[in-house]
Amino acid sequence: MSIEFRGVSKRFADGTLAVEDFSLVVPSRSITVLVGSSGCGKTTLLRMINRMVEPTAGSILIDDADISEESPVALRRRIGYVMQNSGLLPHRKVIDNVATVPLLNGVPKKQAQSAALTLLDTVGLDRSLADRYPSQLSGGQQQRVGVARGLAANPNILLMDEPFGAVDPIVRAELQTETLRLQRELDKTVVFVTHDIDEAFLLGDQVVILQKGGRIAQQGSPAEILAAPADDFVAEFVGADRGRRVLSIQQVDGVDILVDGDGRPAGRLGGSATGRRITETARIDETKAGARTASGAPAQGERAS
Ligand SMILES: Nc1ncnc2c1ncn2[C@@H]1O[C@H](COP(=O)(O)OP(=O)(O)OP(=O)(O)O)[C@@H](O)[C@H]1O
Repeated sequence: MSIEFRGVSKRFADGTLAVEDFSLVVPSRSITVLVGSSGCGKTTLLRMINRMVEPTAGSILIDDADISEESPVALRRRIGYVMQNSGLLPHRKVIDNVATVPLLNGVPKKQAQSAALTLLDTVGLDRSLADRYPSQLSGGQQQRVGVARGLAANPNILLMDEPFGAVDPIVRAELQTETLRLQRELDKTVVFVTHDIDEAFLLGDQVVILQKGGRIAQQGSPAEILAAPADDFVAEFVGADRGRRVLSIQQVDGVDILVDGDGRPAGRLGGSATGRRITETARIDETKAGARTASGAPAQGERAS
């Protein structure tokens, strides 16, 4: 399912203009990442997709249908939402947290619980955790439950708001890889919010770099942005000017991942749900210090093992 923002603005009651005249097409069955620093309007944009926040101007369409004509409750039940700190209900067991939305949708309890167990498998959690309460899980496990809950109604669209912001870097890397695997397996349209450009490049088929007011500084594939940052702001944001983009390729779970000189994920090659395969040729520059920096994805011949 594709999502389209058409000239969307949001002014909150206190006068704050969080988003101004924002237009974007989120292609079906791929991951679009909204990335930008704090307060630039990412969460507001995400929440307008499921009508948790109502735009003050413009429209949002899902598969060409204006969402303002659909009831917010019905919309929210068919769009998965995963938030930071998992948003789990503390007094409900894991299995009941996962089954919440299907139960609200009228699925019989036994069926919803059996589906919830299958979802624990899907997100890589042992079924023995089903009867625990959220506080009895690690942060990473809680986030996985949050993802399982977001997927429970089998939505075509999954909104993820800084879902891995609160976990340590190692668990975070695991969860990022799992997200890529899930996207390949389940073929959802994912809109992912983060302030971390490395996470954005790793996960995004389309990356949208935002400035205050939801202004788009640049949008494109990770390779396109790395190859040609639109301006100094983008260049600084992606680190291109700091010479830290020494790119090489590592294989993770069958996916070619671009990693930078510090070993951090910097993007993804091929294997996306849209079948996109990045073939742009990298321009490998020699910096004054002698370090190699790439301003784009390495060419085929540059592939490291
Ligand atoms: N309910 C609200 N009332 C008034 N202003 C709000 C409200 N919610 C958000 N804002 C303001 O709108 C702007 C955008 O907020 P938003 O939460 O969308 O940013 P963000 O990019 O997601 O930030 P962060 O990364 O810190 O979560 C900010 O200036 C914020 O203070």
